[in-house]
Amino acid sequence: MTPAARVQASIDILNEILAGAPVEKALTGWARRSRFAGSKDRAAIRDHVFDALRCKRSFAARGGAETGRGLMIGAMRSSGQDLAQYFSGARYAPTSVTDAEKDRGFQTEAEALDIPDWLWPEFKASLKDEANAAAIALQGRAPVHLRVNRSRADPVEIIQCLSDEGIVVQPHPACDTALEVTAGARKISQCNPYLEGLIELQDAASQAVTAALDLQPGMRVLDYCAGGGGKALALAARAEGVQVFAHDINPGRMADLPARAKRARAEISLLTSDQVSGQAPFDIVLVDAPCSGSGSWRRSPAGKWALTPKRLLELTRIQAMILESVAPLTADAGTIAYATCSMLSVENDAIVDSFLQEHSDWRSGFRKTWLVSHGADGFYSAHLTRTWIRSNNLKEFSPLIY
Ligand SMILES: C[S@@+](CC[C@H](N)C(=O)[O-])C[C@H]1O[C@@H](n2cnc3c(N)ncnc32)[C@H](O)[C@@H]1O
Repeated sequence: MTPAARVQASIDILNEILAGAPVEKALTGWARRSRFAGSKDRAAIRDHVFDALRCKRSFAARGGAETGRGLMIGAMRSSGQDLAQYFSGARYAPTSVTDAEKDRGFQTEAEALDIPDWLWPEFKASLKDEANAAAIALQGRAPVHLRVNRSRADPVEIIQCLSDEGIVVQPHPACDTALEVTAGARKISQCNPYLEGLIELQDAASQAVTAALDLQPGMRVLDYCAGGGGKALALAARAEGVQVFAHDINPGRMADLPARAKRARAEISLLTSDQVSGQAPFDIVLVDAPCSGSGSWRRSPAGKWALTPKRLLELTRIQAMILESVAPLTADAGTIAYATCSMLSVENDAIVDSFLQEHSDWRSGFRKTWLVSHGADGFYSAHLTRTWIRSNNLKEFSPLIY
């Protein structure tokens, strides 16, 4: 396909998405109908579509309309490309740009930064001096990060093995298991270290959330919102003699976890909601809570535009409710590690502070926000520890002496 034909294909796919089709469905549907397209065409079109979705507001302003065509005109103008080269009217290319398709400029700061107007005050209040940098980071592509399975591999050796297969990586400062891929990312799923379970695709900040936990042999650790199990696998790879359990309210989300654990040679026990309390207490309960995903909107840009004030409020209620339900599962002097892939205070410190206000027998220690403008996804984590231990009579409580 010519570069211009790829732009036309992106316009068609974006129109489907703007009409309500899920992003992946629109992309795979187009690929199925377009057998002539090669893998490079599909990758280039995917990049166009995701770039346009990340910058939907600003591209629409610069392209004169919130349509597939408007977004692609805005994309070309924003990156300083020669519009006539793509919008040429040649066979399979989009028709020439008309005088009506003007760059109308930005009306608000939020529009220029691709954040919904209603969210911008909350975003600024949460991120303060970093708000603009974080919004700009969310307009760009996410880096590709790998986690080295340190129970089986050494990062220095992995860097060499990957290099032998044409994949260039460098250590990431977020934690000692994290590598950033700088070339050859598309080869990862077929390379030997990946097939042998020595590396996993995982964002560096997501790795740092589990790396911040003080795991000791003999501990029982529950990943309560395990989803695909990325964090459960990272926990299992970190310390020998730690028993890792995984639970999700939607067990279907953990469907791939047994195969991933087998590949990593990790032992993870899957628990249904009915089984969790029977296995309690746990020394650490990791709550990687459902959230707005504001820290990972580069990867899932549709989420940025789908979020509403009502949904954000609903999410904060779910987060608070999940913290309530895991407190009784945690051992005396055990830890709840609350985490979100969000940078919004309402989903982070506000949830933790409100839990602490309601539960005088808990206190918080470690708290950290990873910002998307610092080279990984945006993340938050806080460790909550019970400060009272139950005596033999479960109704009596006695303070833990520090
Ligand atoms: C942010 S995702 C987890 C991602 C996962 N930890 C990872 O690293 O790949 C949140 C998960 O929480 C689950 N969830 C939502 N409400 C829940 C609840 N009340 N109890 C347990 N899990 C819940 C969702 O099904 C979803 O899989």
